[in-house]
Amino acid sequence: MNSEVMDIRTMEDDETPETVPVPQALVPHLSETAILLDIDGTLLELMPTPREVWVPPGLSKTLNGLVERTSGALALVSGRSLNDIDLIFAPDQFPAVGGHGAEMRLDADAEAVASHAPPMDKELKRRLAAIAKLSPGILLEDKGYSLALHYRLAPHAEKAIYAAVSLIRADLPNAPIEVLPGKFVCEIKHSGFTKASGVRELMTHEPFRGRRPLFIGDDVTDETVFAIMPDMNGLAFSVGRRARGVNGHFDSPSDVREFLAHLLDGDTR
Ligand SMILES: O=P(O)(O)OC[C@H]1O[C@H](O[C@H]2O[C@H](CO)[C@@H](O)[C@H](O)[C@H]2O)[C@H](O)[C@@H](O)[C@@H]1O
Ligand SMILES: [Mg+2]
Repeated sequence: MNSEVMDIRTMEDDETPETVPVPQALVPHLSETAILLDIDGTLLELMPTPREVWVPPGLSKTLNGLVERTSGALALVSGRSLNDIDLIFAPDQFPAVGGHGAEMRLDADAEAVASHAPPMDKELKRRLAAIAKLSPGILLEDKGYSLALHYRLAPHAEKAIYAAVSLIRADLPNAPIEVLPGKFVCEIKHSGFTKASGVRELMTHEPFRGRRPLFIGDDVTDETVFAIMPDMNGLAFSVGRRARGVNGHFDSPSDVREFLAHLLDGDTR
């Protein structure tokens, strides 16, 4: 084991954080582990707009190494669409749960998409999209099955956006939709799926089935996955803040990347 393994703080005590050498607990078990990783704010630094994210040097090598060492049991678990995920990580294509559980792909074969949510009702999407006109700087992200209103460049518009979404929802009390708040983003999605439902489904398929999941995420939507990790004897880590029910947390995406590189370096099997 590498003696310089990275320490992360546990959630036990806010005031006097205990440090734990994470690889000591995990490295010997990569052959039994499924590595599940959120993207924005976890693997990659947050940027002013969704298109500006970039994959830092070395991450592709680390992820591909972990794919090999886990016999393929590494997946990205993201709010982004599968299409977007592939553009960001091109030419790599990893197994992935996309759109907060709306889509799932088990392997790099594009034909192997195991599930896909139905498209959002056109009229509903049209009404929601019109909210972007409330202020310059509000960006629309259309994922087909859901719509995200980004206001990182127009933070003053937050209340107006949520109020407008509420009015539309009040007109459609029976529509199977829900509002998912994220980091400077308000996403309106089908209520029938979550990141947790996607991860549960993923974990029933080879090569994930029977492995111990290790999930790292940073946002509200990731809390659904933190909550189900104990059911699978899994491990949960948050990024940037202490989240409820996690085993530990990282300060930043660069710490996560360093941890993953150490996992690979330290694995001897
Ligand atoms: O589940 P994730 O992989 O973390 O994806 C969550 C959302 O990430 C993207 O938006 C966020 O990141 C952008 C780039 O850093 C940032 O500009 C934006 O403010 C963030 O909300 C993505 O655009 C969304 O579709 C994802 O749901
Ligand atoms: Mg995230």
